[in-house]
Amino acid sequence: MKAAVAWAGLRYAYAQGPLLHFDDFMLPVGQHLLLRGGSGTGKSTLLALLAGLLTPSAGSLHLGGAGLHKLSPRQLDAWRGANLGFVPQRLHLSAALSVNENLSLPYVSAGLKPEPARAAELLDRLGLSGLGERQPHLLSVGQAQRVALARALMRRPPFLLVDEPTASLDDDSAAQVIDLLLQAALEQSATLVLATHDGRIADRVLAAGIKNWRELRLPTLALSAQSA
Ligand SMILES: Nc1ncnc2c1ncn2[C@@H]1O[C@H](COP(=O)(O)OP(=O)(O)OP(=O)(O)O)[C@@H](O)[C@H]1O
Repeated sequence: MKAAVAWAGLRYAYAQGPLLHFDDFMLPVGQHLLLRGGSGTGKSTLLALLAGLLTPSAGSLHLGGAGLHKLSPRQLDAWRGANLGFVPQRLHLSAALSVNENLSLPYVSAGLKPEPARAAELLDRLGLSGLGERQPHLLSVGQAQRVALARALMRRPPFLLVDEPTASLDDDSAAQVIDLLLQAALEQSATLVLATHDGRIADRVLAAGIKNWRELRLPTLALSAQSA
């Protein structure tokens, strides 16, 4: 079976923190992953490894055909730009740029021509029409979260990694965000990896009748894993 995402022997040691072990895992092409687990179990760390933002201390990590553990920083940058939409838990919108300028960044940083029509479409679908000229500091937390999601979707990446996408959202906005993620994944044939402890996400995913989801629950850290 072809893997969309797979890791083996994967470990990450924080310099001043725990050594995290991740049990071997394989997500077949065509499936999505709901990454669950209590606070501190390593969901954000695993997403950062999958995004190539952290380098594994040991083990292998594949997304599609790419072995991320083998890529140089420059190769990783190029791979990320072409393949990944990543929405981290702490958002990184550029404060000096408007919403529209933030949405054109994935193109500009890759030397491509921006697609304002795509930006307008995504803002509309996320209930943010009319906010394109705003600076991020004039947005609510929930609005900024949706802008970060729109930015991740701009270039229709084949992999979408999203960390707690609904943490600051009310029920209606959370439903809107989850539905957009599901639609985008379907339209783009993208693999979705969602890390969350928000039960609303699992409920919505199930309510949407999506069968091709795998759930991975990270175990609470064992005491032996606490030393680096
Ligand atoms: N920069 C860091 N330095 C040292 N330890 C860290 C660092 N970041 C995270 N940790 C530790 O690594 C473990 C996993 O953290 P991580 O943020 O991946 O968990 P999480 O499951 O995403 O938690 P949450 O749901 O609260 O966001 C925790 O024990 C945390 O304290």
